[in-house]
Amino acid sequence: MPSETIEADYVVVGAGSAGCVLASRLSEQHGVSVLLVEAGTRERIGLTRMPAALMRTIGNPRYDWGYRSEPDPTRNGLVEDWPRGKVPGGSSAINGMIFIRGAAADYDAWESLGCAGWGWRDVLPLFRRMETADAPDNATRGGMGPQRVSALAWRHPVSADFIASGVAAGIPANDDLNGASHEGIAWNQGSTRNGLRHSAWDAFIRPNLARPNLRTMDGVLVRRVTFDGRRATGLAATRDGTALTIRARREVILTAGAINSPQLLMLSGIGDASDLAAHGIATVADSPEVGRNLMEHPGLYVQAELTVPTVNAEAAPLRAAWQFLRWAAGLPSPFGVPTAQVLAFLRSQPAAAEPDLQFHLFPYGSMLKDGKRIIPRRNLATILVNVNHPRSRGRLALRSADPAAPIAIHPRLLDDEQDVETLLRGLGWVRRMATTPPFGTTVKELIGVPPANAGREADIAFLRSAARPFYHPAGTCRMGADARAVVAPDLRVNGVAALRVADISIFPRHIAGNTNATALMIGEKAAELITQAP
Ligand SMILES: Cc1cc2nc3c(=O)[nH]c(=O)nc-3n(C[C@H](O)[C@H](O)[C@H](O)COP(=O)(O)OP(=O)(O)OC[C@H]3O[C@@H](n4cnc5c(N)ncnc54)[C@H](O)[C@@H]3O)c2cc1C
Repeated sequence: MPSETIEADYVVVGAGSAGCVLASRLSEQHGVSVLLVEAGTRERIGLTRMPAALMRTIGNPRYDWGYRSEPDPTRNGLVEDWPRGKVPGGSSAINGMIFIRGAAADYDAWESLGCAGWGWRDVLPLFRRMETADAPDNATRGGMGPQRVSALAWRHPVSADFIASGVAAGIPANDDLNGASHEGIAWNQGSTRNGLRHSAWDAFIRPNLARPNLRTMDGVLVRRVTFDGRRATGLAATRDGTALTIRARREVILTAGAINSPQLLMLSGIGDASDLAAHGIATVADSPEVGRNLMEHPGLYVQAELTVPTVNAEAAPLRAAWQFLRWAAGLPSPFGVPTAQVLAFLRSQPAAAEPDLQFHLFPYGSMLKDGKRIIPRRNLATILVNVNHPRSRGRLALRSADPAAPIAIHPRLLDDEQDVETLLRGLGWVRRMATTPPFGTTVKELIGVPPANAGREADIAFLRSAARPFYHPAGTCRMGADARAVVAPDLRVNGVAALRVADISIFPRHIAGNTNATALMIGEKAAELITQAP
């Protein structure tokens, strides 16, 4: 195999949400060189820019790693897809574009778990620095950052009804869930710009491609980190049949995401020593929690059939063509907005210490037909409800020492009875929303949901067959100050030198919200930690 050697001061692995921010911020410094390597390829980016095109990119092997979970014994042995972006921009290039930071209390909880420097007062400036929001630049929102955060340019009446029903059912109205308070119900905001997806690549890398000290390489599969003793020296990788030796003069930073960063650590000899030995991998550092603590948001996607038109009506060929032309002309259109129109963070019962449930409303419903996702000609809306702070933990396990072989994902999504109880209350809230006017008066049927009087056992049986992950795997390289943590609060990998992990695998506890904004924040924080290191 031909080979090539490349060298840079900082080598960042994975051009996803966190990696794009990190590489961009590091290369703002003069006198340092930054190499950002990515497995996905650049010519794929085009389609990702149309928001509605996620119907064609999620699950498509040209854009998605296409992981499939192991059977989950906590959900009747269910097996499902776990999409992850494999394209410049990473998962931010195929995600639903919902932009939400999580609650202040989430980061204060990280701090109280030993992660000094990650409390809300520490991370709020980073959230402000990253964004230019359609909101006044003030103590909570930013007006100067690369990431555009847009208000919805196109709103459906069903979504307005859902907000009104939430307020009538007792959820506080909130003008800005990324503002002073994160509790309540509100219009969603999106990582979009003028009707186009604004991925982390679009926001942080594309405008800086001409920087002489920033090199980006796509189509590169990183196989492992290389070491001199316990000091990371670079990477072994392949690109188009060429073996690449990549040398990092200062540091290697893994930003390959919650599935791939722990896999890369294991392939590099950092993990549970006996698991590594079983695959013939020499241990560099025995770190048993690598791949453990897999956290996901367990939730329900409930489709409601309505008596009024939903976005599904816009999918009829002539309407769709009309809406496409509107989008192409830069006008408000369903083609140019995020998946969810409404978000809510609520307490499932008044005694809850913090909002423990999240609602999304999609003013449309889709289904799989012959393996393809379609928008059927029915008036469907989708109500999503999920547990914010799951107690259940899954794990990742190496199947093979081959970097191209996917790691085994064991979700155990409903392992903890408290998560089942919280989700049961979530189901109760779905039924409440579906009977509270004005949204409730339009609901003909909640498809597949047991009737309200079905009883607890029937509801639990429903949850165990219907609960799904919400595309937010995290925690597999847990950050903490304790000896078992995979990374320390400065993101350095314990047991080795010159290696950090900086993506959502570091979560010590899940957050109340979708995870893209937090991944971007982690990229900002990593840059701060690296550039300010003594
Ligand atoms: C279908 C879907 C919908 C979602 N919807 C939303 C939403 O609406 N709002 C929201 O806030 N969050 C959403 N999320 C979650 C959010 O997008 C992710 O949590 C976030 O993007 C993760 O960022 P990251 O930096 O940790 O990893 P990623 O963005 O996944 O980046 C990892 C990158 O590393 C690359 N990589 C991995 N392994 C290698 C290797 N060996 N060699 C080279 N490169 C490698 C990958 O190709 C990828 O580009 C969604 C996620 C998905 C998958």
